[in-house]
Amino acid sequence: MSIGDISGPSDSLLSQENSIKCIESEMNEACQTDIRKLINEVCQLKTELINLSSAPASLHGSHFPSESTEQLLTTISFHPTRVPQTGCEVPLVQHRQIPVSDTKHEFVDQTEANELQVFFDSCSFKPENGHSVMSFGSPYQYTGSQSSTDVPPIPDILKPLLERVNSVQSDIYRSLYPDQPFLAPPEINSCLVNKYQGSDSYLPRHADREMTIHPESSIFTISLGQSCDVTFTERESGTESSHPCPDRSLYIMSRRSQEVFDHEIEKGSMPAGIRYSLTFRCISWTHKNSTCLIGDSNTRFLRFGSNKRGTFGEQMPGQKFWAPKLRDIDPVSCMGYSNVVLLCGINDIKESQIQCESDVADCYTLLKQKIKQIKSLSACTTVFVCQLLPTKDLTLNRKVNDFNRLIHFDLFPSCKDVEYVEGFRQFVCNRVLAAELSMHLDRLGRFNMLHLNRAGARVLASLIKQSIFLRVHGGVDKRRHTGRVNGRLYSNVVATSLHPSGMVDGCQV
Ligand SMILES: O=C(O)CCC(=O)C(=O)O
Ligand SMILES: [Fe+2]
Repeated sequence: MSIGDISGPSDSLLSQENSIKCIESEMNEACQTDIRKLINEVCQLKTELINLSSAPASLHGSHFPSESTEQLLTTISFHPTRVPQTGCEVPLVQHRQIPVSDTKHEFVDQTEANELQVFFDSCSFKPENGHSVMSFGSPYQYTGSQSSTDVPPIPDILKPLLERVNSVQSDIYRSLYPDQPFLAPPEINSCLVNKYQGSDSYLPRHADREMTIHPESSIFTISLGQSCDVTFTERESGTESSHPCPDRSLYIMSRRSQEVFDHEIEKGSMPAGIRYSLTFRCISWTHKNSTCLIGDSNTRFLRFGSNKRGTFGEQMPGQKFWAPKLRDIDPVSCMGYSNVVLLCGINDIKESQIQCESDVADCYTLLKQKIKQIKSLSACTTVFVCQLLPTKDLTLNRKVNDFNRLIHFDLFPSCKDVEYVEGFRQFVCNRVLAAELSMHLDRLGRFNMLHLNRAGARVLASLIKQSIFLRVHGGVDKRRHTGRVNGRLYSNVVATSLHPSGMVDGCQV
C-alpha cells in the first residue's frame, strides 16, 4: 500500500480503510496506533491541499488558482455527459390572460361620434374578408391585409381620440411597472378602421399577434354606429365568450392575450346597419427585434433604450426581468416578444446542497422546463440561452461546466427554436476575464468571484445583440465593424437603418 500517494481522488478513503484492516491483522497494537496517526496526518494534508487549490485566487496573489478556468471550460465538446430525462412532465403554467382587459362605455361623446361617422362615410374603404378597411398612421400589415403600405398620416379629426387612447395606454403601462417610472410607455401610432355594412358582414376568426405590435402594448377598439357582439375563443380549450360592443364604447385587449385568444364577428351575427370599428395599435418594424431579457446579476448593467451609449439601442427594443434563480423566470413575461434571452442558473448551482453532477442536472432540468413553458405560451418566440459565465471559483466552475455541457449536449439537440448566444470564449479566457471583464472586489470590498464589470457587460450585451440580429438575418452578419465592442457603443454593434425596404425578411436592422 502506498500511503504517500496523495494525488489520487479524494474518495479513496474507503480503500484506505480496507488497507488499514489488513495491516491491523498483521501488526501489533503499538505499531497499529502509529500507522493510524500517520494515515490521519496524510488525510489531513490531502484535504488541506484540495481546499488550497480551490480557494479564491486572492490567496495565491493572483486572480485565479493554478488550474485554469480555460482548462475546465474549453473542453465542452469532448465530454458528453449523462443527460436527464425530462420526458413530457413539464408542469403547465397559467397564462393569466383575459380576452378583454377593460371596457369603457361612452368613451366618445355623441358630437365627436357624429363628426367621425360623417368623415368615415366620405372615405373609400378597401374590401377584405366580410368587411372593408382603411388605415392611418404607421402601416399595420397582417395576413390577408388589403391596406397598402402607403398609408396616410393620422388625420386631425382622429388626433384628440388618439391622445385619449395614448393616455389610457400610458396608465396601463404604468400600472404594469409601478416602480419603473423612467420606462417609456408604448406609443399608439396606428389606426385601422373596419367598416361593417349590413347583416352579411363579418370578421374572420384571428388574433392580432403580428410581431410588429409592441409586445407590452394594448389594442384599443372603439365602436361607432350599429352595435354587435365580438366572440372570443380560447384556442387551447375552445372556450367561447361574447363581448357586446355598443355605439361609442371602447374595449381593450392586451397584445399578450393574443397569444391565447382569437376573436371574430361571426357570420350571421351582424345586424343591418353600418358599424365602424377604430382599432388603435403601437406598431413598429423594430418590434420584430423585441427582446425579453431574463437574467441574474450579470445582466445588471444591460439596458434597453434608445440612447446610443450604454443601451441596446432603438433597433432592439425590449424589457429586462430580474431572475436571480431559475424558479424566478416567469414565462408569462415573455409573451408577445420576438426573442427571449435567458442568463440564469449560477445562483442555483452555487447552493451548498448542489454537490454532484446529478444535482446540477436537476437545476438544468428546471431551465429546460422553463423554456418549454415559455414556448407553450408564445409559440413564435425564439429563445436564446446564454451558457453560464465562468467564475473565479474552480469548485463552482466544475458545476458551471456540467451545466453548460447539458445545454450543449441536451438542450440544443432536443429543443428546436432554442438558440445559443455565442462567443463566450472571451469570458472563458482567465487572463481576459480577470484583468478586463470582471469585478475584482464587491461593494463591501470582498473578493468578487462571479460578477462582470461594465466592460464585461458590454461584451455580453454585444454578443446577445449579435446573436439576435444574426438570426433575424438568417445568419448573415450585417454588422458595421466599429471595433468598439470593448468601448462604449454596444447599441451600435449592428448596422442600422429604419427603412424596411432592402432588408432581409422585411426587418429593418
Ligand atoms: O371590429 C372589431 O371589433 C374588431 C376588429 C379587429 O379585430 C381587427 O381589426 O383586428
Ligand atoms: Fe383583431
